[in-house]
Amino acid sequence: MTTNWPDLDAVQSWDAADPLAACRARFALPVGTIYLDGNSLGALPRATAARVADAVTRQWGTDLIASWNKHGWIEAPARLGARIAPLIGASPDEVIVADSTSVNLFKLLAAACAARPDRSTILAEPGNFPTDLYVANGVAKMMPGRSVRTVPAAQIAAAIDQDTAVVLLTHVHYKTGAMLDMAGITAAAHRAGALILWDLSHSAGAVELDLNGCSVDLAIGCGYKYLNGGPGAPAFLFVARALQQTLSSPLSGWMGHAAPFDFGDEYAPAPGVRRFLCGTPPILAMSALESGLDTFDGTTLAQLVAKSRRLGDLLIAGIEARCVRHGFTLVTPRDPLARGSHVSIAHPHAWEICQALIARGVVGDFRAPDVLRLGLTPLYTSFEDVWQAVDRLAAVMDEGAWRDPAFAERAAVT
Ligand SMILES: Cc1ncc(COP(=O)(O)O)c(C=O)c1O
Ligand SMILES: Nc1c(O)cccc1C(=O)C[C@H](N)C(=O)O
Repeated sequence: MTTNWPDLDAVQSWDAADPLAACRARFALPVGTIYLDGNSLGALPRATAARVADAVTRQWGTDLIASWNKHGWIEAPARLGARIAPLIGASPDEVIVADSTSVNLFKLLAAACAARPDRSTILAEPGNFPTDLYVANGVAKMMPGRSVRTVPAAQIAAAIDQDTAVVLLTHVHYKTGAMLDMAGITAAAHRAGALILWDLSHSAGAVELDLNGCSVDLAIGCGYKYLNGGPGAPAFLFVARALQQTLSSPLSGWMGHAAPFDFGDEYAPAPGVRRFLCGTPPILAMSALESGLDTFDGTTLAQLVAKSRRLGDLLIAGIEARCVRHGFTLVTPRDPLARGSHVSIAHPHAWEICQALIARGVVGDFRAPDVLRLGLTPLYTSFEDVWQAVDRLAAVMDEGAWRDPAFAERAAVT
């Protein structure tokens, strides 16, 4: 073993001293599974089943329609948004929970393009998570004279010019785990008079974020990854206070109206971020997301960030000490300030290796064509989880276990 790879005793002592260690008990993690996929679907919080059951049985079942007021259903989008705000460096009145990430992207991107009528380009990164590029192209198609231009992330700041309406970027890349310089790129966009929209799907709840400190205009993100809201959880969106009165939602539904219960024929947008609501909030899904947000109670963003970085350091050290000789290359930047909370490694047989690892109780995921991703959720991933995952990955490789033909079969959802 190299000196970079600690003994199991040492990492167990790190867990014992971890200020977030107690948070793990807030999750119903399956016994015998090391779950390293919270960057795709966060684990189930123990309290969620009862929370959703209460929303169904007592609130919906007994209090029926009175629940909109009595149980604060109507306030859920703003209430949950306010709870996400401290995790992303925003004010409570700048964040709202609604719709899906893709739909929120559509709303904010179309609004931002409309606010820069004399500029034609949406500037984006090639290889971004597909929905971002698909939605950007959809918005461009709807708005005459607009187009999407893709430029590699490293060149994006230099590519922003007087024709750039909006810069659309994902803060932590879904495949590589690379984290972009939010402050620097945002400043470059603003110097050229462009707006910026950040996708925080792989950031919120696990990495350092200071939207207002970076003067970010717009952001969106998922509720089902590090926020633990459950499959298909409602997503969030952020609109900087200074822009809230000037942007309009292209999906001008009644929930974004200034006075929805006046039932007037004329649309008048709500004064703040609420104008980006569209229809009736999905209360059962919101109750699960609220339970997911409860798992952050008593923690600080600084604690989450510090642990995420240490988990990543340990995982990278383990891969380099024990697995690299089997042909893996590290895809994710080694610098903790340049990566998010998952670590990706490439191997020509990444699919089979991922399946062999799952068979040994370590759940990561595969991203085509050759990437094995291992997600680190500071609330429930332990240092021992990472140590054991590396140990099992090394065993899968040392024994050639991934060569079993059973592991070659591809699933529909990866
Ligand atoms: C960067 C990014 N944006 C958006 C999404 C998803 O959008 P939606 O929740 O609308 O499917 C994901 C993952 O699914 C993602 O990784
Ligand atoms: N949203 C997902 C789904 O419905 C099925 C499978 C995976 C997902 C994901 O979230 C993928 C994820 N954003 C990724 O980074 O790959």
